Amino acid sequence: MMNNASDTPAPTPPPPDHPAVHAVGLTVVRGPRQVLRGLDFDVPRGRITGLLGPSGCGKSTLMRAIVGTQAKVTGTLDVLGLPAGHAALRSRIGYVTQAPSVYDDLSVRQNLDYFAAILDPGRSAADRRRENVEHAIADVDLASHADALAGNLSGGQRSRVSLAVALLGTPELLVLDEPTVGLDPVLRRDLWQLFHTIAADRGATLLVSSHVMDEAERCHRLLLMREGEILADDTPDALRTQTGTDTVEEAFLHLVDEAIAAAAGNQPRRPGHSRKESVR
Ligand SMILES: Nc1ncnc2c1ncn2[C@@H]1O[C@H](COP(=O)(O)OP(=O)(O)OP(=O)(O)O)[C@@H](O)[C@H]1O
Repeated sequence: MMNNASDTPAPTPPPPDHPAVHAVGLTVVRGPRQVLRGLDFDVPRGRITGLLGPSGCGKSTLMRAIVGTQAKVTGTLDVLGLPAGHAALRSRIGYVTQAPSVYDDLSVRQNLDYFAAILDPGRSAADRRRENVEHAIADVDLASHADALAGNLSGGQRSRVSLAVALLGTPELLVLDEPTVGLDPVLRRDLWQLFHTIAADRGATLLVSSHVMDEAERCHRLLLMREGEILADDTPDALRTQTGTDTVEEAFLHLVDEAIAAAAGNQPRRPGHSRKESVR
C-alpha cells in the first residue's frame, strides 16, 4: 500500500488488537541513499515501544514516515489501521520532534490555546478546548508554570510544553523523537514515569526514540536499529535472555557483532578482539 495522504472516508475501524503500526518491506530513500531498507515490524497498541540505535541509523526518518511527513516511502505502512499519512490520522497521532516547537513569546497556556484552536477550531468548541488545554498542562505537571513565558522556561520544561501540545486531543499514538535528550537524570526519570502513566491511564501507544541504551530498559518493547535495518524486535527481557547478556546495551553490541559476522560470511573474528560500537 502506498502512503499518500488521502481524503477518502476512513474505512471500518480495525479490531482493538490490531497493531498501532504495521510495516512490511518499508523503504525510504533520502537524497541518493536508501535510508530505510525493507523494514518489517509491528508496534503493539497500548504499550511503550523504544526505537533505539546509533546516530544516523534512521530513527527520525522512520518516525517521519509513520506520522506521514516523509517523502519517498514505499512498501506497506499502516498506522492505526489506515495508510500512513491518511488525513483521518491527523487528530489521532501526537508527534514531538527533537527540537521543542513552542513560541517563546507566548505563555505555556497561550501556546496550548493556539495549537488547540488549530486542532479543534470554532466558537462551539471553546469549552472543550479549554478543558483539553488544562488537562494537557496537568498531564505534564506544568500547572504552576501555566502563565510563564515559554522563553523563560528550562529546557526540560520546554520539552514538556511540546509534549503537552502533542497530548491535546488525546491522541491514540504518540511519536516522540528523542524527548529526553539534554535532560538531567531526574527530569528523564520523571518524563519516563509520565510516559508510563499516559500508556496506562489513556491506553495510548507510545513510540519513543533514544540513543541512550539505559532508557531501553524502561520500554515494554524494543526496536533496535542499525544502518537502516531492524536488528531486533522484542522485549528487553527476551533480548537479554536470547543474547545471554545482562543489559540491553550488551545485547545490542552482541547483535551488532552477529550482524557484522553474518555480513562477512561468518568469518570468525580474531580471538580476544571485541568490537565496540558506540550507540551515539
Ligand atoms: N534531508 C536529507 N537528505 C539526505 N539524507 C538525509 C537527510 N536527512 C537525513 N539524511 C540521512 O538519513 C540517515 C538517517 O537519518 P535520521 O535523521 O533518520 O537518523 P537518526 O537515527 O534519527 O539520527 P539521530 O539519532 O542523529 O537523530 C542519515 O544517514 C542521514 O545522513
